[in-house]
Amino acid sequence: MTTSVDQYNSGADGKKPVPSPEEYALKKHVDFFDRNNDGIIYPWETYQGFRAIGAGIALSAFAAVFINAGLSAKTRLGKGFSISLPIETANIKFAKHGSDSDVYDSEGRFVPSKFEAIFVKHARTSPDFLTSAELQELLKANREPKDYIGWVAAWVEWKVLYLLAKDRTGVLRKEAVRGVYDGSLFDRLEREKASGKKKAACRV
Ligand code: HEM
Ligand SMILES: [Ca+2]
Repeated sequence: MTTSVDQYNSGADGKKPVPSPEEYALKKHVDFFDRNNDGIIYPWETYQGFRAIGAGIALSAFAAVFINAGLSAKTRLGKGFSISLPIETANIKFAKHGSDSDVYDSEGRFVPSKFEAIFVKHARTSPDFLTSAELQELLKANREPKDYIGWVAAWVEWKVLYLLAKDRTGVLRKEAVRGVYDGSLFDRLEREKASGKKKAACRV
């Protein structure tokens, strides 16, 4: 009898593959922005996703251009540049950059020990959150020499996260950071914004 990996990785009906929570963490991170669930994120979807979680018009427009222009070709595997800047979510692992926290491995899976390491190393005020200054230290510590693109990408990711997800006391809570890695934070922020709980997360 032959057994395939697919057999072990099947759902109750024996057909649908069931990804483990860790397996496609990076895909989940970006799926929120695929507003019509067709596997492709166009700039207008990045814009709408940012608006939905409380970002202002300027930041959302900047993100739509910066993210889609930066990542589109990397996810199109040999198809090259397209003027409509589509990001193919199935290939999002190819959009990884350097100078990050390594919490996503090369396959886009969530690595719990690297996540914990962020807080062991940098959460000095309290193990439950990062202050703005501690975040700055994390960014500096993650920098690989001369990886300027990675420095900018990581800076934007973490600063935008801080801007949108800091709590009332101005700190970035561990659970918020955990939620960014599987995208659940984005769903929460969208719900909060829709219910009027969170008014202006950011005016930019
Ligand atoms: C408000 C929206 C977003 C925030 C706050 C955010 C924040 C982050 C953070 C904090 C990381 C982890 C970096 C690290 O581990 O050091 C990350 C990783 C990543 N994000 Fe986002 N992100 C957002 C939207 C997006 C969008 C729209 C895309 C693409 C469609 C995207 C693509 C990625 C990729 C590819 C990585 C992996 C980087 C790597 O491991 O090298 N993100 N993001
Ligand atoms: Ca889409």
